[in-house]
Formats: sequence, C-alpha cells, structure tokens
Amino acid sequence: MCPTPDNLNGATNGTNGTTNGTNGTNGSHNGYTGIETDRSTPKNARNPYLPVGDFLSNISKFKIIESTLREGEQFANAYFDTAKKIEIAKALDEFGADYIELTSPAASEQSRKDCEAICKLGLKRSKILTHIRCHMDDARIAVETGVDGVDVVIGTSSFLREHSHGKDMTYIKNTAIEVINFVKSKGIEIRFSSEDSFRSDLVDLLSLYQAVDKVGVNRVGIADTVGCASPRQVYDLVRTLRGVVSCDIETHFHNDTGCAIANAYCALEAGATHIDTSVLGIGERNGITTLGGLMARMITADRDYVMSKYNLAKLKDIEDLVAEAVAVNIPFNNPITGFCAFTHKAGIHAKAILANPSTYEIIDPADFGMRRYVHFASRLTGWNAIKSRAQQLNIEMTDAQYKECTAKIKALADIRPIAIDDADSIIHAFYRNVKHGLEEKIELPNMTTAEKKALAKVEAEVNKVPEKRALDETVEQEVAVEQTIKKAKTNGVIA
Ligand SMILES: CC(=O)SCCNC(=O)CCNC(=O)[C@H](O)C(C)(C)COP(=O)(O)OP(=O)(O)OC[C@H]1O[C@@H](n2cnc3c(N)ncnc32)[C@H](O)[C@@H]1OP(=O)(O)O
Ligand SMILES: O=C(O)CCC(=O)C(=O)O
Ligand SMILES: [Zn+2]
Repeated sequence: MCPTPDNLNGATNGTNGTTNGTNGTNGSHNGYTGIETDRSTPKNARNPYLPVGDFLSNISKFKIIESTLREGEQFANAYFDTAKKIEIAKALDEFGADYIELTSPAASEQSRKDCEAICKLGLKRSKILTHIRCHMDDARIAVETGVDGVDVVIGTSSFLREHSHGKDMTYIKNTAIEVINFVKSKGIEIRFSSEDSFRSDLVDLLSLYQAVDKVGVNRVGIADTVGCASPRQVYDLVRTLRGVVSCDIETHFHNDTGCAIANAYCALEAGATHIDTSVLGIGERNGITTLGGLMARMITADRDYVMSKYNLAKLKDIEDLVAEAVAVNIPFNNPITGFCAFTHKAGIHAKAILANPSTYEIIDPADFGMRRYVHFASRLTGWNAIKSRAQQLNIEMTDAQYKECTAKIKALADIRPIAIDDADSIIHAFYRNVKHGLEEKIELPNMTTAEKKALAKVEAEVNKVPEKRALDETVEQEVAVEQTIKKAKTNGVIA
C-alpha cells in the first residue's frame, strides 16, 4: 500500500509549499516534514528477542515512582508554583504513573502546603509519596500531610557518612527502624533507601536492608546517587539484594555517565520492582532515568504490559508541560518525542520503511500518538521515496521517469539544502514535461546559475544528448565567472 494524501497532515500535502511541520500533540514535527506513512507494525507481535524464562525478571510487572515533583524540583532551572505542581501531578495521574513522589514537606512551609494540596486532589491512578531524611522530625511532618506513603533516605557511603550527615551505620540502622515503625504505625506505606548505594560497603548495605526488611518496610531502595554504576554492577547488586530481602525493591539512577535508562532496565531484569523516573530526566545535575526513555525501553520488552498500563499518548503533552515549566527544549535525540525520533532520511531506509516500518523502527510511533515521516528532500534520497512522494501528489509515472526525476532532485540538493517545496516543484515540472511530451528546462524561481547548471547537467547525462553537454560547458563558464565576482566582492576588491 502506498501512502495516500489522506495520510498527510496539512503541512505535507505539497499544495501549500510549506516546510513547517505541525506543532500539535499528535506527530508533532518541528522544522520540516516529509512523506509520512501510516502503516503500523503488527499490534500483537511478540518480541522474539525477549530474554526467556528468567524467574527474577520484572520487566513485565514493574511500577514507576515518578519523581518530577521531588527529584525534578532539584533540577537547576526548576521552580514549580502550586498551580504548576497540581497541573503536573494531574498529568502524571492521567498518564498512569503508579506513584508520584513529592518534595519533603520539611523543606519549606510552601512545600508542606503543596504536598497537602496534591494529596487532596484525590488522584485516580497515582499514589502520593513524599521524600524525607531519615529523621523523626521529618517523619512527624510527613505523616500529617495526607500522603499514601513516605520515602526515607540516608547516605550509607563513607563519603556521605563522613561529609553529609556524620552518622555511623549503627545510628543509621537504629534511626531507620524508629522512623519505619513510626510511619507504619500511621497505616501508610514506608520505603527505606540508602543514598549512594553503589559506593557503600556491600556488607553494611545488606545487613541494613535485612534489618529494615525484618521490621516490615514496604520497599527498600537502591540509589546510584552519583551516576557511577554500570548495568552489570546494577544487575549484581539488585540480584544479590533480591536474595536477602522479601520486600519490594525500588531503584534510582542518575545519568552522569549516560547509563540511567540501561541501569533501570537491568535492575528490573535482576528483580527490582519499582523504577524512579522524572519527565525529561530532570533532577540534580543532569538528572535521572527519563519517563519517556524508560517507556521506550520497556515497550520493546513487553508491549502489552506497557500499553495496558500507561496512557502513552499523554507522554508528549507531559514533556511539553514540564519542558516549558523549567525552560528547556525537548532534546532532538529524545526517545519517542525528539523531533526526528521517527524520521527516516537515507534512500535505503526510506525504501524499506515504505515497504514495512519494522525494518527500521523498533517502536511504532502510533503507540505514543506520534507519526513517522520519510524525508525526501535531500541528496540522500532515492527513487522509491520520490515515487511515494509523487503518488502523494497524485502523480503517476514510470519507474524510469521517477528515477530520472530523482536524479534532478539530487543534483539540486548537491548544491544547497533543498526544501520540500523545491523537491515538489521539480516533481511537478518534470511531470509536466512527461505529460505533454515537452523537453522544457526544469527551473525553480530564483535559481542561481550553478543550480541551473546542476539540473541541466543531469538532463544531459540522463538523456545523453551531446548538445546538452555543450550547454553544460557554457554554464560551467558562467559559474566560474559568477564565483570569481562573488570572491572579489567578499574580499572587497569590487563593490
Ligand atoms: C540525594 C538526594 O537528592 S536526597 C534529597 C535531597 N532533598 C533535599 O535536600 C530537600 C530540600 N532540602 C532542604 O530544604 C533542606 O536541606 C532541609 C530542610 C532538608 C534541611 O535544611 P537545614 O537544616 O538547613 O540543613 P542543610 O540543608 O544545611 O544540611 C542538611 C542537614 O541534614 C542532615 N542530613 C543530610 N542527609 C540526611 C539524611 N538522609 N537523614 C538525616 N539527616 C540528614 C545533615 O547532617 C544536615 O544536618 P545539620 O543541620 O546537622 O548540618
Ligand atoms: O531516595 C532515594 O532512593 C534516592 C535519593 C536520591 O535522589 C539520590 O540518591 O540520588
Ligand atoms: Zn536522585
């Protein structure tokens, strides 16, 4: 099936000549558009590359602790007023985040009030957590806010024990147990986490986790606070911990060395149950596992689970909301929503994508309410992409003619970046010649001599007409003169 004009959004139908894409939430594509195909990958196809039979793995039953309103508030640019926090919390709830983690109510009076306000929203899907130090003063404030649970943390590495809070492992264990028992007595969930877990002593860690597991903590947390862990180290630690505690295991990965998404995935493979995320990864320094990146990773592992649980079409809206709130752009290479995440450019890719999108797409953009694009206005294009574009413009020619037309587009694109409108104009002009049996020169408005030369050259080569080669040589001379004049002007030799 070939793409039809029905598949196109307004900016790609070639009638208005614009190169601007739509900015809507569906298939937003800033900057340029190309051919778009609507074919999707088979919905029920299971991924044949799934790891099989690993009884520890939770890749098919993980939960998300969404920390944009806690870790994300620690992002350098972040300032969320109450209304913005509520807007983000509601959006995350609509998305289906299992938990929303909020800044400590001990941080400031407004933080406490905001925490209470969000608890009062009565969100449908997300439970509300707040995140506190391992201290009874913080715990007493937290349990009064109306949260569903409290996440407690304290550093266990020697760096943090010596230079942050100054407490030894015995103090940490005793205080942790006191805080856990207190929060549990209020009938709400409690998680205990060690900050900087990957630079902590393994024996210290395991005995601490064992002690808190024994007193009935709901989850223990492992945190790669400085982003130093590799996926293999994550796998080893989570797997070891899985053998030591019976409660759930939450994990938190910073992205200082670019491993945050991979580490989250490995943690799930090793038996972790919960992953901390933030929208666009915002957090301390360069942040943590991104919500969208984790969704991209997980949908390739278990599409049915991810699709059934999360409202993926909301992802782009939430990212736009948070990006605007903290004044950043969506990175071009963002999984799913980066402006070119589903754009295919090179001719080899374009041909195969038009035949079957699974050739070069591991994720179906439609699963996220996005659309794919095939770029055709470049020197890397191929005749299959041009044929498809011509057909979108209701132009039918022979394959040989599409190939000839493609050669002209490539020749112009060899000289300068071309717009969709340029490529479309060449297709239209070429087709006029074909339809009426003409041999008119194909020219676009305001073409330079060099550009005319490029098209004339292709024509001459394709048609193998000697007179056209002569014309070519004349144009070549004109180009040389044009370039000399330009150089002289640049150097100030002539005005
Ligand atoms: C890795 C993470 O992201 S952890 C989460 C980080 N979140 C936050 O810091 C929330 C925002 N923080 C704040 O508003 C403030 O830091 C507060 C209210 C928590 C504390 O403020 P202050 O009392 O002025 O202390 P300050 O921030 O200078 O230092 C931190 C204090 O907490 C203690 N502390 C640090 N971590 C912990 C911990 N996990 N458990 C218990 N105490 C801790 C430190 O020893 C220090 O105590 P001190 O007053 O005896 O020096
Ligand atoms: O509470 C946790 O598990 C994580 C705390 C944190 O943000 C970190 O250690 O980077
Ligand atoms: Zn963190």
